[in-house]
Amino acid sequence: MLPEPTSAPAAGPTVAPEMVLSVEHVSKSFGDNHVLQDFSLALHRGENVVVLGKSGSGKSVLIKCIIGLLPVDAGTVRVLGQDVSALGHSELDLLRAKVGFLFQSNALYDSMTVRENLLFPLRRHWLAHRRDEEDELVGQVLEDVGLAHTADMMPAELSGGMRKRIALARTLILRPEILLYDEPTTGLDPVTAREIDELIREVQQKYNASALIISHDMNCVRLTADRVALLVQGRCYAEGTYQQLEQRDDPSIHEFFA
Ligand SMILES: Nc1ncnc2c1ncn2[C@@H]1O[C@H](COP(=O)(O)OP(=O)(O)OP(=O)(O)O)[C@@H](O)[C@H]1O
Repeated sequence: MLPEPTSAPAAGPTVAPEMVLSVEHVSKSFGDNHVLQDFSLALHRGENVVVLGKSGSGKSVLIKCIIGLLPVDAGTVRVLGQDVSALGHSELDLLRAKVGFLFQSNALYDSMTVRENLLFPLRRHWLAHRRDEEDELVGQVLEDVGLAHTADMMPAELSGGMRKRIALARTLILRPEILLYDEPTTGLDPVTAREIDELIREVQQKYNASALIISHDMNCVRLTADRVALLVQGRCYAEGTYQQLEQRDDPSIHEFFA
């Protein structure tokens, strides 16, 4: 007979979570406007990180540096192991296919049906599929965002929340490893905003995707973030879970949670 264990079994070797995106000591200025100053942040596989900052603090600039739309003045941005500033045009294009970007505006093509909008990224990246495969992909992403019946509708027939879902579906069709959300709940009523927050969580689980979310909607932060990074005066001023930061006495942190 085996002896009863007397203590908890020794823990196995801890495996560090895989980093999918890192911003390392990045600075970015426009003339005398020093927007990012030695800013650092890491995103791990399967994790949702919200960057919280006041209006004009540099959140959009940060996202643009991450996807290579703006060159950094100093520091390094690594996405899926690649140094973004070292990539040429076509390599950057390939990398962007693995990084879904949900714009604040949703940017749907009004003259195309939902189905055509969803197929656009496949065509843009020259990913050819048979008609039945396309139907399956479209059906799958529409189901994932809870809008299975909308393939033949025009964007003008959709509500703001539905447009946001379709924009997300269009990003998901490429099965991105990382999602970048730019103010995903801005302009939505509180109920619809909450549905989008829940959808962000569902996508995280279903696609095992990592997400960097920029927001100043505290409900969105609370509902979607595994970790929050505070962008203050160009730096990552503080990091932690929503609850950890909420309990800090520091006035610069507290003002976000007041
Ligand atoms: N291309 C540019 N040229 C010059 N200045 C810029 C440029 N892009 C952004 N800025 C400046 O960088 C600063 C940060 O802007 P950014 O749009 O990143 O703020 P934000 O945190 O996203 O704000 P909001 O929450 O209001 O969208 C602002 O002072 C803005 O004027």
